[in-house]
Amino acid sequence: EGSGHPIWVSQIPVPWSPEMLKGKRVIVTGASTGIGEEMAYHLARMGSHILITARTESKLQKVVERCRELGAASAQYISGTMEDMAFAEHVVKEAQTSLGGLDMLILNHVGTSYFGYFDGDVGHVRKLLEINFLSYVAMTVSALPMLKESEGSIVVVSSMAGKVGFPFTVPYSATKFALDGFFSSLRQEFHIQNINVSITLCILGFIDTDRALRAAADVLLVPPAPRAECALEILKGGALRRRELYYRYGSTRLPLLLRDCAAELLDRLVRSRYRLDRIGTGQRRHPPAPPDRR
Ligand SMILES: NC(=O)C1=CN([C@@H]2O[C@H](COP(=O)(O)OP(=O)(O)OC[C@H]3O[C@@H](n4cnc5c(N)ncnc54)[C@H](OP(=O)(O)O)[C@@H]3O)[C@@H](O)[C@H]2O)C=CC1
Ligand SMILES: C[C@H](CCC(=O)O)[C@H]1CC[C@H]2[C@@H]3C(=O)C[C@@H]4C[C@H](O)CC[C@]4(C)[C@H]3CC[C@]12C
Repeated sequence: EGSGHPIWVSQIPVPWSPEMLKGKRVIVTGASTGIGEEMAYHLARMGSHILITARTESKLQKVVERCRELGAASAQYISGTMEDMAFAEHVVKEAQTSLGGLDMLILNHVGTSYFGYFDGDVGHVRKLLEINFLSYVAMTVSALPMLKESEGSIVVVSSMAGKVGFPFTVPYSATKFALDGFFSSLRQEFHIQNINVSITLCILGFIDTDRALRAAADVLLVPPAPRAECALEILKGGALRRRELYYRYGSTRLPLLLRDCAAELLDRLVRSRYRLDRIGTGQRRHPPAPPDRR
């Protein structure tokens, strides 16, 4: 499932082309920064209609302006929090109202968490499940009629930490594992019911977004991969209707091959990626934590 490989549709290989996303109506969540922001810029260069969302209006405004400069067919934003399921549904309805439908739903946002030993805060796990998981479910349910109509795609941005137990991201990992369970199961039902909506689960390693670097750069022994390239690979994976996308393939897919035959070896390999002496008991928030983390 590496990038640039052709896929086969009815025995005909389909290679990637940016034209695939030209004129398509796409929602990108969590697009005020990081990988989501980069996906918005790629989509703009490809000539898509883009609807982006996150909480910070001032950043969304700037991203939308840049998307227009880069050639987006149209670009707009809605600001709000994915803690609120009504907001999640509202974003999807906006696609119906202003774009007349939807071709691709890219679920990418993640709420603030911490990088450190699990602190036992059950309320935080619940809140993160709402933001990172339930809002993805709510948006999918709302978008499904439009996606069935367009025979479109759902792209779910997940992590190695949603496939394997990584330390120091316990609440976050729980939300990412939940995404795999929900969307892999839903994909099966789509097949059984002949629903032609693709679901691409994206398994990412360490990426050089501000958030990730701030949280973990000094603790991890692996170099981060570039976010713009990562964003493009996610879009390719979605456009090619891949089942799963691994970025970067060598450091994400290959370790997972050990999971079923040598789980303890994989666990040890994972732990060896961390400078454990730098963790301590203090907690590092991914972005600077807002005062209301609980
Ligand atoms: N970077 C990495 O190393 C890795 C990242 N990933 C995944 O990639 C995706 C993007 O990560 P990355 O780009 O690093 O993250 P960023 O922190 O850069 O972006 C997160 C986005 O989510 C938005 N967001 C945060 N909280 C909320 C909320 N309550 N409601 C709505 N939007 C919210 C943020 O904007 P705002 O604050 O304005 O709301 C921002 O736009 C995530 O799904 C992450 O799990 C996976 C593996 C590794
Ligand atoms: C180091 C891991 C990859 C191993 C490898 O490439 O060999 C990373 C896999 C998952 C990453 C974490 C993640 O998904 C959640 C966080 C995302 C945040 O934005 C901050 C950093 C993360 C803790 C991130 C850290 C690297 C990984 C564990």
